[in-house]
Amino acid sequence: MAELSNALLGEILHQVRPLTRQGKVADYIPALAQVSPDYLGIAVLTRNGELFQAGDAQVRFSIQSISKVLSLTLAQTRYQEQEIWQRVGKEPSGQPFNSLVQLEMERGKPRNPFINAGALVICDMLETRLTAPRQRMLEVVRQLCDEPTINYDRHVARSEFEHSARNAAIAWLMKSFGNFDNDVPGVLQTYFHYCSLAMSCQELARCFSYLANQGYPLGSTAPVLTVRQTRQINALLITSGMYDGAGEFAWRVGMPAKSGVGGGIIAIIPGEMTIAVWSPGLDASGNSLAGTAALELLSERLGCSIF
Ligand SMILES: NC(=O)CC[C@H](N)C(=O)O
Repeated sequence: MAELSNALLGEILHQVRPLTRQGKVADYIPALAQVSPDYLGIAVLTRNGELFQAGDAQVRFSIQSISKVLSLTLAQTRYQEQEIWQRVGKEPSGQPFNSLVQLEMERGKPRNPFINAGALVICDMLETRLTAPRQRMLEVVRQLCDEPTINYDRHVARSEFEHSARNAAIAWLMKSFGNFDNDVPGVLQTYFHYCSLAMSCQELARCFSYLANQGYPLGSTAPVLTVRQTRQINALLITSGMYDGAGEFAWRVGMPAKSGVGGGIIAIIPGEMTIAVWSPGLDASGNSLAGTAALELLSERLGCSIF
């Protein structure tokens, strides 16, 4: 087995670099379409606080759906378990992240909190219980990363709102089934702001350390989640974090993980480390193509698949 080091991460990036041009950069909004497919970065934070990195690990990018883990975390701190899971399911969808098909057949209850429909319900719940959900999220993320400069990319958020037909359709469909309480455009704005959070691999690896440490952010004595809630999130990440690519990802990489169409992936090895990778080119499921390959190599070299 290899030892974790900056050199090992550099070697892995070197191996996957030819794949960066095989993926397709998200182009549903101009702000993302303009990002160069040549970015490639990785950061690993161990439970002892050691940070390893290679490539563009310090360049900020749009975290997109990785934010769905943060909104669920925030909801878990404000709602009882059954209040959440009566409105959103725990099953993989096997469908693209922005699909409407199942939602109609399943009477407006999204399959899980990591597809768009599920995240929109979670944002609706946050809108109900938080006075300033956008400000609150910023505070949480800044604190988790110990980095006060993290912010929303207003350009991305605005662009998302201008191209919001599909997410609006999802939200209105849920409203028609009685599974959406607040004003649709307002909740969409919150959801798009969360998607627009700009963070680097290094910041993401730190941000999600609580998922590798039983709810405790690295170096903190105050847990953000209970052990039980942390286990639940990691279980959902394995089954649903990579959308309709979740099975293939578990097979190849074997870690709870969440992707975003900005090309980022955050992966957790409970009790050991968090890993963040970034390469903007996506595969057919909307997951980073070279990023997945890098995680697969790392998993093999360290022998750290959880299976
Ligand atoms: N998979 C993703 O990252 C999707 C997020 C994107 N902003 C959307 O709402 O469709």
